[in-house]
Amino acid sequence: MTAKVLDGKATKDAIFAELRPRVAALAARGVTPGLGTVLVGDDPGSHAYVKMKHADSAKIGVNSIRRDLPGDVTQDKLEAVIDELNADPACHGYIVQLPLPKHLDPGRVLDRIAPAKDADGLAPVSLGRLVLGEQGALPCTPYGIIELLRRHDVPIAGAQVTVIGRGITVGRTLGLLLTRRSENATVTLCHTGTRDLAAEVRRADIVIAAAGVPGIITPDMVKPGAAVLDVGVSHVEGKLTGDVAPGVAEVAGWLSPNPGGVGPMTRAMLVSNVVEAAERTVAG
Ligand SMILES: Nc1nc2c(c(=O)[nH]1)N[C@@H](CN(C=O)c1ccc(C(=O)N[C@@H](CCC(=O)O)C(=O)O)cc1)CN2
Repeated sequence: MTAKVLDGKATKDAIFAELRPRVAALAARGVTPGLGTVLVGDDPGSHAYVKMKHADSAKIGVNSIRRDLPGDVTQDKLEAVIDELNADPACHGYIVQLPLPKHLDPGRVLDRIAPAKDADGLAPVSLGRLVLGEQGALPCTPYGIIELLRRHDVPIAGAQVTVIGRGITVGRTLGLLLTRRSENATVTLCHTGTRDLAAEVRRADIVIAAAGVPGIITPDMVKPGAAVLDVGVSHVEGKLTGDVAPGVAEVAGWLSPNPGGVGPMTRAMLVSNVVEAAERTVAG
């Protein structure tokens, strides 16, 4: 078997094609959606991600508001920037790029984001809404994973899904999304305390690998025909390396490349969240 490719770049382009008329409809009402980013320090990966987010926004006519702060910024100064974006009517949604330097408290920062402007869906109010099944911005990577599966007709309802990684940006929130009534999947969330990872992966119809351990998912662990999504990001000898080992494409039914799979989908859903936030400001 050679797996079908879950192409995140092409799917992002399809989502952007759907967003463009919505942005035009907003423009007709005098509104240009604005995406804000708050970036602290000089981590090259974070800089690259933020740059890509603004390049994506420009492609569909979303304005960029960038706040780049030095790595030694104080908690108070960072929170003042959050307050400024909360008050800025041109900024419909914004994100604080994670991770933050160690001396800063990410919980306090996320808690300060106005819920209506939480474009990442990672602030406590948004996470609470997700748990309660209420409307709100969805975290971009899990949201992107579900869109990638849905748009490639990978069956989700009733599927056995094994998620590896319990971080808030991917694994834990993905578990919440997939177990909603609208998705109806059965989820096993694996982590460093999981006794037999191979067994948990072997029985899965869908495997989401977000461990950040290069090549942790090997071909012998994958059920033939399963969908395997590689979300892991590691750098081996300077090269981006995912969690999925070579040879899995020969066993899986679907496979997301890395790069080019879930990463672009994360960016697509961020822009989508911002357009939706802008639409909410003119609704009613
Ligand atoms: N505030 C947030 N911080 C972080 C998030 C997040 O969702 N919100 N997720 C990750 C990083 N991330 C978004 O910020 C992200 C990661 C990767 C990509 C991406 O498109 N990757 C490309 C490859 C790029 C490369 O070559 O390095 C791909 O997969 O094709 C986008 C966004 C942690 N922080």
